[in-house]
Amino acid sequence: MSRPPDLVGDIVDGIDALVLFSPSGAYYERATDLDDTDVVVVATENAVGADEFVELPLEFDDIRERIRFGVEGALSEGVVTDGDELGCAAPLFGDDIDTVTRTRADESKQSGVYDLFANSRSDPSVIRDVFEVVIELGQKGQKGKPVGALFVVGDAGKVMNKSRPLSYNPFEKSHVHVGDPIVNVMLKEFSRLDGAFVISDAGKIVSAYRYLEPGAEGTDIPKGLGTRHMAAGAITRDTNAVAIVLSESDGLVRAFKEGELVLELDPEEY
Ligand SMILES: Nc1ncnc2c1ncn2[C@@H]1O[C@H](COP(=O)(O)OP(=O)(O)OP(=O)(O)O)[C@@H](O)[C@H]1O
Ligand SMILES: [Mn+2]
Repeated sequence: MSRPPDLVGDIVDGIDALVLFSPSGAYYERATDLDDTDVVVVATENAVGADEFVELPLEFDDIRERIRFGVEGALSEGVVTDGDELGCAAPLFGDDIDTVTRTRADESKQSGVYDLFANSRSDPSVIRDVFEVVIELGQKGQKGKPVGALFVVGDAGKVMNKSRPLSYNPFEKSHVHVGDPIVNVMLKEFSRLDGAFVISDAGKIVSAYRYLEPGAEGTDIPKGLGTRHMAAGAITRDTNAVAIVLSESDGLVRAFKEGELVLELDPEEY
């Protein structure tokens, strides 16, 4: 059997830690037999019982997003250190690990995507459930037509104080939660009309059709985005909510926290 050329082996030469994305048990076992290399597992669940584990709240079908999330998670959880050289091994084309890349854990280059899930007021599963609705809405649109939507998640009392109703609130007396399949159908139906959905820390749908009136001062959103995105960014500066937005014009999903754009993804890749 021939050995891989040094040129390829150089990719992981001298790394401080090996970050495995959704490894099989056998793969993980072999990795932990390596001397001098820390092994970190990143996956939706810790099926291999890894000591150093970072939970993925979403599959992140875009591999760059997935690796970014894993590395930021590993840094935030203190399982790797700023400046560490990391070898990342992940499945790209199939279910088994087939791709190796190298990156450096860099505190100063964090996008904030891990922080969005792990350190928001609301439960990570609530944020994940909202992403799922928004991604599905982005894929299918409303009766095949592109649709926009804005979800403000967490710190709902304060968000309600900084907004006003555009229409009657269909969720006024209901106690329904995002993630419930029937509620997700309702959310998609109501997204035809203007305004934002407000969701509590625990995932309760507090209101639809809210017009947000945050102070936009100091909100720095990328050029070319309009009032929906401006309102989304600004409300997360004024409150401890996060905002998840589907753009009607470019079809992308964006998330804002503390006034900053922290994640941008294309629903078609999911
Ligand atoms: N302050 C606000 N609060 C809630 N919803 C808003 C607010 N401002 C705008 N919207 C919603 O965003 C919709 C689109 O507005 P606009 O085109 O300016 O935003 P945008 O950022 O360009 O979004 P898109 O990319 O979807 O076009 C409006 O029709 C309205 O439903
Ligand atoms: Mn627009």
